[in-house]
Amino acid sequence: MARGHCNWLLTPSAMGEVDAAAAASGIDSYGLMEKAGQAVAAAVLRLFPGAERFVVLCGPGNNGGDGYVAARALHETGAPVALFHFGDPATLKGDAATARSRCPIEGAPLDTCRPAPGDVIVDAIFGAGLARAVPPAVADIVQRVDEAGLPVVAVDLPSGIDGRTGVVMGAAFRARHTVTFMTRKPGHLLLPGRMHCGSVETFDIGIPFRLVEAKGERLFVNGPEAWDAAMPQTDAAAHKFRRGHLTVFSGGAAATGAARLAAAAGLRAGAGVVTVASPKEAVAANAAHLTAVMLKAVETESDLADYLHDERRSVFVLGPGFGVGAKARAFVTALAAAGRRLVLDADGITAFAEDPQALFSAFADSVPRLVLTPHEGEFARLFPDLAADPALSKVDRARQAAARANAAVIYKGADSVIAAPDGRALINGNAPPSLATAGSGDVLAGIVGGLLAQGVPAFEAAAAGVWLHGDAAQRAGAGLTAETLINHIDRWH
Ligand SMILES: NC(=O)C1=CN([C@@H]2O[C@H](COP(=O)(O)OP(=O)(O)OC[C@H]3O[C@@H](n4cnc5c(N)ncnc54)[C@H](O)[C@@H]3O)[C@@H](O)[C@H]2O)[C@@H](O)CC1
Ligand SMILES: [K+]
Repeated sequence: MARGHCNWLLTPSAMGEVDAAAAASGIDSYGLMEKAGQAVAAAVLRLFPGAERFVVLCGPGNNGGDGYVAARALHETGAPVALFHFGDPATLKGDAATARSRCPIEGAPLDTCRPAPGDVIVDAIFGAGLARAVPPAVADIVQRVDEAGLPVVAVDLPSGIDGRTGVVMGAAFRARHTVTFMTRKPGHLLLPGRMHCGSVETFDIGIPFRLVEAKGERLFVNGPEAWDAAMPQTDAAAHKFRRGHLTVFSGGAAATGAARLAAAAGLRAGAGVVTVASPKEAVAANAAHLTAVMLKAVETESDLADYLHDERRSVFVLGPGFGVGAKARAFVTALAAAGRRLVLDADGITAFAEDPQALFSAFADSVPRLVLTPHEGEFARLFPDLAADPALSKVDRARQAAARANAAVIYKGADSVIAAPDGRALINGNAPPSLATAGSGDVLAGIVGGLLAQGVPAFEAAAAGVWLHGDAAQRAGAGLTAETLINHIDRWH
């Protein structure tokens, strides 16, 4: 794999187009299948040298073709191999038919397969071409292999996982390892697909990368390649206001902690100045806990108008602990009208559930300066039609939401998707499960605010924020709390 390409993602249909383009350019398509199957055999032997039997399950398309190559390659090493086919192998076409004709092992129908202890399963039933829920015979073998607890190595994708959406189509193998080709597919990262893949290996079968790039869909795994160039450069002499001013709105006296978490995270992420803007009744509670972060009473819309007279107060986080209601809507509208940049999180999102269009209109007419950070429930409040459409993947949903809101959208979860109004999208993969803890979302909103304050554009700030959040969580370890998470946020560069 060429350097810098390992974060590329292609949907199965785009990969199919790449395949076709490779064949059209004169590349021998059977040669690609041969390399794919050989790579699978090599992975299986490397991971399970002590297997008593390799059980190769072959489907009716080219995924099955890879399986026939792998079965032959395993057999040629002298290993015991059993082969089972789904569908009538006599109806195989093209490269898959060639692969079968070169495989010396007599296969048997899938429903006669009886997995036994010591078996290692090679799953080559369906890959990129899975088009609907798996048939009963496949659901049945998935269940039997699962119950027997046997290790599975999946070819391209675990059969039953939709490579575009990550959705389980009826039933799907839980692989220990998956060997895919050229690039990963969204279903390797999106849940629940990711949980079915085990470790994922991307093998270069020799398609020139320019053909992959030509079919690229502006979809990548989130990582520094996606946003490094937009990040602030460290300059020890930089005046603190040049590193930007972030303001985080606090909730009332009983709900101040969330804003302080966001503020502290924004400071760690490199904002020059951070202020908590607090209702009067909560000033004392906030004052008791803030040191490096400044504090200012901002109670009413008129207070906010006064506060906005200082143009340096350019970036805001509104939502954590703020409360859902007319005040949130009025503040957001005022910030939008004043040309400010905003991370809208939690209660700030829910406040617009009755009239999302009011939010979208307020930020419609500019370079994106809104970052929305919905989890699944909040996403459904702002974008009910997108959330309810079963044909859309999480990437599709985030992209359409970003375009509608003219915002960078962080559609949160263990598989957070970050999308821009212009169609760029990233799937995040570095968040450990420990990150699902109280206050974690407040910290994320603060990091993104801190990056916006330093002049990072909305999409890059959102993407870098999600990645730095996951990175901090990895270093904070299993018992992390929102407070310890903040202490592990690294300034970039
Ligand atoms: N560049 C690449 O990525 C390459 C891909 N290859 C392999 O080719 C695969 C894609 O091949 P195909 O497009 O033939 O797709 P698949 O082999 O994944 O499946 C397609 C076949 O399954 C049938 N099918 C789909 N869903 C079904 C369901 N629910 N129940 C019953 N039948 C169903 C279809 O009618 C078709 O016959 C990849 O996953 C990969 O393993 C390799 O051969 C090498 C080159
Ligand atoms: K498969």
